[in-house]
Amino acid sequence: MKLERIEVQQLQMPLRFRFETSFGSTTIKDFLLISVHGEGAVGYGESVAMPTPFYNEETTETVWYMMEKFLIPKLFSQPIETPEDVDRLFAPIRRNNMAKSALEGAIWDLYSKQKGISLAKALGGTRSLIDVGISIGIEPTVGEVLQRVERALADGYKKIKVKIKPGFDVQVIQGIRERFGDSVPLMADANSAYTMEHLDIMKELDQYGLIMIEQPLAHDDIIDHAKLQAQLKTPICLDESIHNAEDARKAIELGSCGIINIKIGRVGGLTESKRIHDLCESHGIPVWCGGMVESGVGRAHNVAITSLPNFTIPGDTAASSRYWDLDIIEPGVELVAPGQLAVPEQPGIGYTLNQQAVGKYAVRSASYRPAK
Ligand SMILES: O=C(O)CCC(=O)C1=CC=C[C@@H](O)[C@@H]1C(=O)O
Ligand SMILES: [Mg+2]
Repeated sequence: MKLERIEVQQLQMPLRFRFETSFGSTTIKDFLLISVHGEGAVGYGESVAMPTPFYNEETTETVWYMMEKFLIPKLFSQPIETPEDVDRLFAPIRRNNMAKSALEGAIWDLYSKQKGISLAKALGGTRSLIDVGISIGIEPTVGEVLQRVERALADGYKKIKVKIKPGFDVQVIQGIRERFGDSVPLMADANSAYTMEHLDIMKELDQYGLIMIEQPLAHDDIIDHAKLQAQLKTPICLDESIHNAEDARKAIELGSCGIINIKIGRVGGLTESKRIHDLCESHGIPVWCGGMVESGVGRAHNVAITSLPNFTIPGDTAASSRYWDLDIIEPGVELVAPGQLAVPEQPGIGYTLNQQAVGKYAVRSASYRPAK
């Protein structure tokens, strides 16, 4: 694969709603879009790092810095035949997974375009339709969460995830169960807002038939999660604690979780996502694709990875139109049936970049070329 030019653009896209979690809230999606040009094709990737280091340690700025100083020079330093070469090339650099993933994802897209196959196919995907769920943030009142749940159920979303935090937890779940019944596929995501001191709350949540409780304890923990899991019938799902397949192996061995949320950016790219997927499959641990409020580019990558066979639980990849008045891809990622997305068959991510929309949201850009 000949890489001729890499473009990094910082985009700021207004969200259609305020998204609040236990660690903060946002109305503007501030992120980096990567375009890798080679042999007449362009591959696209998205950095899912946020402007602030509260979900993980990376930010829009650290991602840019790591790309410019280390990752892009490495990409230009030696020939690349496949996206797996990129994974090997980046391996000596510690962490900075979202920065690595944005570039690696763009190369996967470029690679599959050059081969004339869909990204899903290049990754080994087997599904042409995927079931998806929706992630509902913390709202000022339980009543407002219930309104959002009602709309999501009307759209047919196959899993309802609600964000919880101490003081806004059992009453939300109880409210949803009372209003919509026990058969709604429901889960809660705590984004590390609890400790073992909150065991009584976890035990209360355990009574509501949740599909899972996501990342209740510390972002860097798998020990207490194992202790907690032993006391709950509801499976624990790990998100923040898993950065690679080795973390997943240790968590599975310890019994820290029954389910793993794979976020491509958090684990450093599609190659590592596949590794975690395969490892979990061999241990009978189901996985699902988490969301990071992606623009259409990241969303398209999520759709492609979700087509792999062990993504048996609907992920957080809701439709573009839920988030954006105008997405940066055409067409947007939209439901083709209640709660279902189609996996594109066209080469690469299978969506075209809307350059006008990119121009509208871009606030900064830079171009990098290999030294002659
Ligand atoms: O709609 C989406 O893209 C999912 C959003 C979502 O749940 C999350 C986005 C970003 C950080 C976290 O709050 C979170 C999650 O932890 O899964
Ligand atoms: Mg989460």
